[in-house]
Amino acid sequence: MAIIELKNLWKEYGPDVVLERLNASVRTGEFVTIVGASGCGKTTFLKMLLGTESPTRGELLLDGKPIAAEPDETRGIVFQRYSVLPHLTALRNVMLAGELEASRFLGHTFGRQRMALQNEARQMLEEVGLGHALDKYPHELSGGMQQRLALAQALMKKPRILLLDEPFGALDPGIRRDMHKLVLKLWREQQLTVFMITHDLDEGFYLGTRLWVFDKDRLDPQAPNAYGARITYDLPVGRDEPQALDTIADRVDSTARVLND
Ligand SMILES: Nc1ncnc2c1ncn2[C@@H]1O[C@H](COP(=O)(O)OP(=O)(O)OP(=O)(O)O)[C@@H](O)[C@H]1O
Repeated sequence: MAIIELKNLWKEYGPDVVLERLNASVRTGEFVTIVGASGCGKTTFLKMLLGTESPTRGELLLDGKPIAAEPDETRGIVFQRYSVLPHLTALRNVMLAGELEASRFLGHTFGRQRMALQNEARQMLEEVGLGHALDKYPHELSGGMQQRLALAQALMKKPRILLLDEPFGALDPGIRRDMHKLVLKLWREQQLTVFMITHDLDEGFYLGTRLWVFDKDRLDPQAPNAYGARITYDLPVGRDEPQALDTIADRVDSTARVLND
């Protein structure tokens, strides 16, 4: 059964159409990578999956029901930067994610519950390769380590769906490769369904089981926001497809030129 369904989904801000007529169905365990020109609505789509933005038309369904209009523990998110709190250690950052969940009714966690949470947070940090950095503050961590921390934080809530908004965009190539290995390991071990935005088509082809291209199939250069982006390619990937990669890169570049003129 589909975990996520898009049924004639639209998102508009006033007269600006960001996304239009999106239709797709995603099964549990798929790894969907999303590419597209800057400004064509990728983050907006992720925000709708998270629940901080709502569709203006159509439906976005999770397990057949409209996604709640606020984030909950079924979805975890990692942004390109700044997902972690600077004044808390790595361990406290990860515990906090669990605390917010556990203390919904009480406001605090105590005694045994707190110990359990601490152990869980420790394990999660080990899992992402930060077992040696529990007491470090974010400014003491490298960019790659901060993103490992953000992943641990997102996964502490045991989400079924992991949303990644260009999580490795700011990292050096070597560190990126390590992060790719980590995210693939977590995806498999935790049986996650992943939606990941990337500006790097190669990354999209390599990491995903399915690649979506967000692009405007109607584009008025005089009024770039008159029409929204759609899913113009929906491809099974995970293998080398240089020709498709080139065609997509050309399309995305020409839309980017119009949008960013
Ligand atoms: N809250 C908002 N109010 C009005 N317009 C918005 C709002 N949020 C986003 N937009 C507009 O929606 C469009 C899509 O933005 P979005 O951030 O989703 O694009 P994107 O594809 O993720 O871009 P990038 O790759 O640069 O991150 C942009 O034109 C943006 O200005």
